[in-house]
Amino acid sequence: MPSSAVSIRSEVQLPIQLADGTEASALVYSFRGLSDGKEHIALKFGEPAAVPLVRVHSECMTGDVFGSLRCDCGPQLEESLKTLREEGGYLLYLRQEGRGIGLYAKLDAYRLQEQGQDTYAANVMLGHGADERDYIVAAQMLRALGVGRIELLTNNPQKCKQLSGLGINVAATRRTGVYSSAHNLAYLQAKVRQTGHLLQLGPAGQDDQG
Ligand SMILES: Nc1nc2c(ncn2[C@@H]2O[C@H](COP(=O)(O)OP(=O)(O)OP(=O)(O)O)[C@@H](O)[C@H]2O)c(=O)[nH]1
Ligand SMILES: [Zn+2]
Repeated sequence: MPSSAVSIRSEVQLPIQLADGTEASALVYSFRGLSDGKEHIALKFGEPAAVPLVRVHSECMTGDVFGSLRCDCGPQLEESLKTLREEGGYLLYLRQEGRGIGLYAKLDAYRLQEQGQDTYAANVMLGHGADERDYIVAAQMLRALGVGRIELLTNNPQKCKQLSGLGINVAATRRTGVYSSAHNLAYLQAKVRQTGHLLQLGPAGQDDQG
C-alpha cells in the first residue's frame, strides 16, 4: 500500500515544446521516499480540475525519445501532453521501461518478436513476467500531490484496477487515440487479446487518431 512517508522533494517550472512546435509549461515534481527508490517524476499542467485528468505513462525510451514505430507510446505521450496543456492535470512518468523488464531486455524481446513471438510471450521466454509493472509508486506520488480522485487517461484496464486497489478513486477513465501502423499492428492486437486493452483496431494505418 502507498506509504504516507512519501513527500514532494522539489518542484520546478519546465517550459516544453510539443511536437507540433507549440509551447506548454509544466511544474515538474520530484519525490522523496518512493518505495522502489527510482527517480519517477510528475508534471503538473495548468490548474487541474477538482477531479484532475491524469496520465500514468510507462517509460519507453525507444518510443518516447526516438519515435519508434514498434509501439504506440510516443504518440500517446504527445497526445497526453497536448490534452493536459489544454485541460490541466498531471502526467506521471514512471520508470517502468519495457513493462518493467528494462531497456536491454526489451530490445532482446524485440529480437524474439522478429522471430514470431508476441510481445508477452517474448518477455516470458526471457525469464520475465509478461507485464512486471505495478502502480504502487503512482499511488504514492498522487497522494503526495494531494490527489485522491482522478480521471485516468488510458486504454489499459489494469491501471484502473490496480490504482483503485491502492486507494485512488478512479472516478472516470478516458481512452487515448489509437495509433496503429503496419509496424505495430501485431503488438496492439496482442495487447487487446491478452491484457484487454480497449483499442478498436481496423486495418493498419486506418484507425481513428483520437
Ligand atoms: N517488454 C516489452 N515492453 C514493451 C514492448 N513495447 C512497449 N513496451 C513497453 O510497454 C510500456 C507501455 O505499455 P503499453 O502496453 O503500450 O501501454 P499501457 O501503459 O499498458 O496502456 P496505456 O495507458 O493505454 O498506454 C512501456 O514501458 C514500453 O517500454 C515490447 O514489445 N516488449
Ligand atoms: Zn513504446
